[in-house]
Amino acid sequence: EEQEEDVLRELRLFLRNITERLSLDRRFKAFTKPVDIEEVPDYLMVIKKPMDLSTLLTNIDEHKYITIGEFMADADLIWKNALEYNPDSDPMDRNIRHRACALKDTVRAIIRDELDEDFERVCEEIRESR
Ligand SMILES: CC(=O)c1nc(NC(=O)[C@H]2CNCCN2)sc1-c1cc(O)cc(O)c1
Repeated sequence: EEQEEDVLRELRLFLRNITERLSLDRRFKAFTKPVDIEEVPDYLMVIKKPMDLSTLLTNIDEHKYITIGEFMADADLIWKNALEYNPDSDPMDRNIRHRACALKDTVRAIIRDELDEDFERVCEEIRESR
């Protein structure tokens, strides 16, 4: 009902705010757009579920996420994919891995500091009711 739509609208605003703040952070530039297959032609052979910050925003606008947990699962794909695709001692690999770990920690710190657990519980009740 209307109250549920109010809650989900507030969730989308919260998720857009997080995603836009991450997109502005220069450390995460490599994660802002889908990986360019011309640049890394073997990427889709290694990474089965690509994800990036612009795709997160599109998903939010398409009402894909009803809980924080669903958003986190896709946000986690970004840094997990980067660790998987960059396992070597190559300086480029190490650089991307550092940024991936920074992304992981930054998302978790924002959620811990800024998400009200009662709000998340209401979102999970809406998810269970559908
Ligand atoms: C996002 C990501 O995981 C990524 N990984 C890369 N790794 C490499 O190039 C390593 C792989 N091992 C051998 C030495 N090269 S480049 C790259 C990337 C960075 C961008 O700014 C845009 C983009 O589309 C992709």
